[in-house]
Amino acid sequence: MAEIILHIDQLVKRFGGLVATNHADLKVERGSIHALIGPNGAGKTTLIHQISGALQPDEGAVHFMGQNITQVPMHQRALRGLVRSYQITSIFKKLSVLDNIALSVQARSGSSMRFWQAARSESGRYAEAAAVAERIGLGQKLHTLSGALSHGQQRQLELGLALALKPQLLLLDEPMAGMGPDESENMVALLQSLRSEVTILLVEHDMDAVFRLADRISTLVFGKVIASGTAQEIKDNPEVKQAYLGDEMGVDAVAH
Ligand SMILES: Nc1ncnc2c1ncn2[C@@H]1O[C@H](COP(=O)(O)OP(=O)(O)OP(=O)(O)O)[C@@H](O)[C@H]1O
Repeated sequence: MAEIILHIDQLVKRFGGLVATNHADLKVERGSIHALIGPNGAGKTTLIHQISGALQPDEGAVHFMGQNITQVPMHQRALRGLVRSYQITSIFKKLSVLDNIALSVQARSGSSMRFWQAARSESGRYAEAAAVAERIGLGQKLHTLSGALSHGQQRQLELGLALALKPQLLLLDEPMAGMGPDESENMVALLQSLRSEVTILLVEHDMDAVFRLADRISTLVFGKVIASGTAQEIKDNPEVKQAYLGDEMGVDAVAH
């Protein structure tokens, strides 16, 4: 069995009387694309927040690469390689694509503090940023102002900002949101191309994209993971079907 890079162990998060995360268990294997699905309000975002460190759980533990990181603050999780896309830097619209990515490279290396190395590190940083831009399909847009990019390209850039942090595990919350069919197709291809480099935990409502991308899918219902398995296992699972009945995002809609 592959290494478990992320282990969510009996996590509980309450908002007043509402149990948004209810003894959730989840294991993500290194090298996989793992999707987290569930009906609206199931608690997907709340769970992602607890994994990234934006929210503290009331009970349970988050283990990352064999270490209990439940008390580790968000920025330190990112430095350890657990990166939520868009968590550290959001796009600076008035800066170029290259400058945006270079800032993210700098955030990882902390080179702003090492000003005596500035001249040398600057060229390295920009070379690395250009390589990331190429990687995300924006190699022809290095000097374009980020605000002038299309919506889909801005989402690609957001992904680039996360990749520049050299993550081991990338958390993506609805990367296809607001995209047209062509842009979604590009993003699916981009995520496919990343599978050999980084483990991905993905929350996504676009079931077609989920079924095409995910090696494993976990289904969250009322804050609890009710099933984990391959796309086919999830499509065939009666509890999952039941949970989606009446939901317009129903797995049945794409299962046939
Ligand atoms: N800060 C908060 N305070 C109170 N209740 C919250 C808070 N954040 C989320 N909730 C509630 O927790 C539940 C889970 O919400 P969450 O946003 O995690 O679900 P989700 O699965 O991501 O939903 P969606 O698919 O619609 O984005 C919902 O009932 C929501 O109203």
